[in-house]
Amino acid sequence: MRTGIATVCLSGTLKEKMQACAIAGFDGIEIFEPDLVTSPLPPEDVRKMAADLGLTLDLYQPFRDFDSVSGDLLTANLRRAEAKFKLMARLGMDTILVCSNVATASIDSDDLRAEQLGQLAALAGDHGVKVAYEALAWGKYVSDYEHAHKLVEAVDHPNLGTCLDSFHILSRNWDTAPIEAFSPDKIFFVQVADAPKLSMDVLSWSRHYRVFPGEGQFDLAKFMGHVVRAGYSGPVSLEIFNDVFRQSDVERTAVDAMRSLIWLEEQSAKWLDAASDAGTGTGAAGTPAPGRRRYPMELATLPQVAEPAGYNFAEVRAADTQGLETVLGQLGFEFNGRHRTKDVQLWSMGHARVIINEAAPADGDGATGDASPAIAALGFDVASPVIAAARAQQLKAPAVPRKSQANEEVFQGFAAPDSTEIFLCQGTSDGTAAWTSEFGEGLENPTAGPTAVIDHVNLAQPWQHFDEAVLFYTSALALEPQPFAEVPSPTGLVRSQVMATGDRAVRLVLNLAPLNQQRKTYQEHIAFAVDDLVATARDCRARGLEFLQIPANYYEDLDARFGLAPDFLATLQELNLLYDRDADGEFLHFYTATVGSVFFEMVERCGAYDGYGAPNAPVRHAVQYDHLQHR
Ligand SMILES: O=C(O)c1ccc(O)c(O)c1
Ligand SMILES: [Mg+2]
Repeated sequence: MRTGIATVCLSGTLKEKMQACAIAGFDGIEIFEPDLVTSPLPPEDVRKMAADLGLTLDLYQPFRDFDSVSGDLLTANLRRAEAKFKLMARLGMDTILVCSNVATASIDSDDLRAEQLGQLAALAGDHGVKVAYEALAWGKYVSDYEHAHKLVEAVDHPNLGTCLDSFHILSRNWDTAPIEAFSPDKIFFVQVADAPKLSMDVLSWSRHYRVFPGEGQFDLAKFMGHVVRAGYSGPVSLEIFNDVFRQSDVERTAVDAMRSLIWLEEQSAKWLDAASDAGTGTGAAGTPAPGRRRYPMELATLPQVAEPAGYNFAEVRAADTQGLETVLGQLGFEFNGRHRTKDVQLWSMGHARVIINEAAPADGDGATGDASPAIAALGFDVASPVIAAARAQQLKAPAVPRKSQANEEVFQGFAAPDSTEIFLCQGTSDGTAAWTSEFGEGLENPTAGPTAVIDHVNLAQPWQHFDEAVLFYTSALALEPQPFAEVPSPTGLVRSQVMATGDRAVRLVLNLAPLNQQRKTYQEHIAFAVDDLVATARDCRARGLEFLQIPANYYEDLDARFGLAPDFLATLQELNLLYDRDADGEFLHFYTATVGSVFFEMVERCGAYDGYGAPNAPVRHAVQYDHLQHR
């Protein structure tokens, strides 16, 4: 698959954008006209720079408001087009995107449109230019890609074809199957964009909320499957208008973009395989099984991984470990000793393992950038750490070296977008971990919570890396994004995105947290699941644990909502427990006070309850905020 990206996706000057695209590994780019117009570089220099960087210049865009106009305007539009065709010759470009008229269309006639597009195609032919006509979802008369393609067919000129843009098609819920019937010679260009499903006018949605494939909710694998089956083999190019990407670090965004295409390529091949297995297609892409037909567009595959089987460990880093040690002990964790060569401690409760890393973080490392306790790493049980690491590497995840001595288990690791280190561990069927023997005297039999596990981990995401993180965990770790929620807090709405495995053995919650202005830290937490939360809470209290104090108003509201038995309600209040219930079951949980930027949660899931006590989250945020104010 030939990869491309429009310069409008990125921040910086045209030169910076082009360099970042080359570094990220793109084959080619679309030049967004304002990027050229505002550039000090003469077109000839842009052409040379692209050649030097190994980038093809695939599409000049956009040419607006051409069709459906009166005669005077048509003359002016053809003159404007010819100027652009001449410019493209200097750039060494041969394809221009013409989008359906939004602003100046005044005559709604397909015959007239075909006539005018025919004149444009003839002029383009004289200049050796191909015109790719794209239906904007908000085009005045042409807003449907099939309509645009009918016009292209009616004109029937070798210099006029269709540009398919997944956003304009999927935002309007148009069926993508008819693409398969398009002649591949008439598909001149393909743009891909994902988006969250929002209800707003489609222009605002398109101009501000597009995201890279895998970061939104469109079925892009199906869209691409139909494109591939049509026989298209040109560039698949990202065109993402997004307010955040346009102001983020250009090289980093370009890598995020590239990852999205690598992932989409794989997903498209999988869609084709599944569709052909289901008998709805004629073959598969990528490396086809014997006898299966190849398509003109070859789709590369990635090392295949199943979703992780569970958390192997969570690692918290702190220069001063005292506070952490105290809380873990009070929660019922056992200290299992120090590592024989590294400055780390192991604490465990049942199968929940927490490593305390005594190495102070490098300046600017981690979510906090300071030496107070912070979640530094997560270990996941995977079937094959090597295969999973190879996949992550091919998805451009930065590898993190982990020093180890002979006879020690080597973890393959890579850095998540928020710089949390992700380690791939060899899982065992009984939930134990071989590496624990590298600590102290080895594991004593835990007395507390023998069945405890890590239930979920909640990581605060810097706002500019949130979408990137969703794609990262989706593509590299095979977690599935769940519908996101928004939780009110005193410092703003907290966007909360659960990433989980199908069996919920791994639940990772990404919070787009407003930065606390006073303490300049994000709060993150690790939650442990136990069988009997009330008994656990009593034990923790007996050991002196400082609970997050829940206001009495909360319990009054709880009673109003659920009509709980008075004894039970009194127990909840006495122990600062939070409660939730839905059609699937019940949820009890409590939080500890915060140490550095980390706190802990204990949960009990009853029945098939699958949530996180979301209705209680605003209470937690408000109490934690209050605490910080008065600390
Ligand atoms: O928002 C726009 O105007 C616009 C322009 C060109 C495109 O290819 C597109 O998809 C949208
Ligand atoms: Mg487009």
